[in-house]
Amino acid sequence: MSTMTPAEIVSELDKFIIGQQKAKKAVAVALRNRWRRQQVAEPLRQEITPKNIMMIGPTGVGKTEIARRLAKLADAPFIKIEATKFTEVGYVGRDVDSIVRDLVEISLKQTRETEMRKVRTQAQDQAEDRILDILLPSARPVGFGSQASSSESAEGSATRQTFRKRLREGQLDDKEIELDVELPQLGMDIMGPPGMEDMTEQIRSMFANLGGGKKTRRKMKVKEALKVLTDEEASKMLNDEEVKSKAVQNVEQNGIVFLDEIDKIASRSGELGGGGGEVSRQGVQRDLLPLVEGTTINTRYGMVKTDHILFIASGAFHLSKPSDLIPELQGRFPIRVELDSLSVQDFESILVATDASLVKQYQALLATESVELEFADDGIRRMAEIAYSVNERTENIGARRLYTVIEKLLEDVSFAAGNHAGKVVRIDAAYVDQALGDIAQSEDLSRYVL
Ligand SMILES: Nc1ncnc2c1ncn2[C@@H]1O[C@H](COP(=O)(O)OP(=O)(O)OP(=O)(O)O)[C@@H](O)[C@H]1O
Repeated sequence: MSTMTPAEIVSELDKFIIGQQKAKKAVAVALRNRWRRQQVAEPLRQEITPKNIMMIGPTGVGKTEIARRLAKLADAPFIKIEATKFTEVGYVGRDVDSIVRDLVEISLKQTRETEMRKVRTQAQDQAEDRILDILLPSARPVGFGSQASSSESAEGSATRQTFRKRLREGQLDDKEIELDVELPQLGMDIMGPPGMEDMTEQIRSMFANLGGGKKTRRKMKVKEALKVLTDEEASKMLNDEEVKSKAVQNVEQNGIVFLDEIDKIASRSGELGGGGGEVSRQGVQRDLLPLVEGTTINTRYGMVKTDHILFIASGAFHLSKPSDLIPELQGRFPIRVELDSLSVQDFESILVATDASLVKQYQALLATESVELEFADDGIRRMAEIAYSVNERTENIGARRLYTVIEKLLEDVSFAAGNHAGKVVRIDAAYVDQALGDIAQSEDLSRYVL
């Protein structure tokens, strides 16, 4: 569990998200409250439920990004779900409980990776041993029941030492060897009939147990073999039951569910009740309520209590208001934060100032082909202005517009990077105007191209 203070959390989020201080503060407090709750003694601890958050703001201004980065900081299992998914016409089958089931799957993968990292060094040693056994069948270390004489074994172990050194130095990387590797587990998903999720889960777990543990002989280079065998050895060292129970616990104590488009399942202001859509939207709210209030869901890995999962709902609320949600659900999202629309200046910062900004990404990509991209300040400004004005004139998709703008701008350089190798490509306002000016001027063109 993260022990960061709210100020530390906000400063971490600042590295990736421009502005939106109110939302950052709200999620930072929510995360800190989880830690605080853990410090409270039982039975009071059980009584403290998360203060779920509702983020209100237009599309593409960083709502999902804030939640996702928060989850990453806290190493928390995270899932994003569109609430409208459950209202789609003809949508039968997967119920809202599947949100929790999917979250547990995500948590399992995450927990497994964390646990694998812990045993990695030990697993690497074992993998090396297995490769040395293949490379030097006669120099196997003297083990239980071995008949080798002591002089033979001394000689063998010296050779083994030499080979181990060469292996570690990468000298044997390209040598081909043949080895037995475990077949991966069957990766199929089983769709069950609607309303029979529990039975489907049982069938899935029956199949999940098939196929594992079988071996097949494969040829590969030592370098790849080391990787495959390290994974195999690491996974042998893990206790599956322990991993499962940790994964479930992680969901219960740390899980974050991001419910997007919550506004679209609210009643539309002004719409007279009784329509089919209305019924279905209210139905989804009623279905979601127990999850948010706290219930127990049966999953493949055991029962999961949702009481302490943090829910972050998000929506633009253009056509409806939070007060159009059913009262019980409103009460479960007591923290409301509004996110601001992004300005030209924000766009400029998003392009250059974040840790993994778009500009840095493109510079790194093209540097691999010895092309140096240099962005002048006026070039950045012009890109931001174009993105902003296209958003205003066509559809406002927020910072997502920057992706299409920069992609189009660098289309030619990206395509012919080979011709620019060793050169500096300077992107200034004139360059941007020349590449994008015509498109940005024409509403029709920008609709299709940007
Ligand atoms: N304030 C911001 N700072 C940095 N990057 C941002 C910001 N706002 C948006 N972005 C970038 O734009 C993209 C879209 O943002 P995000 O997914 O957070 O949108 P959203 O507000 O959740 O909208 P929607 O509700 O439509 O999903 C992301 O890749 C994100 O990195």
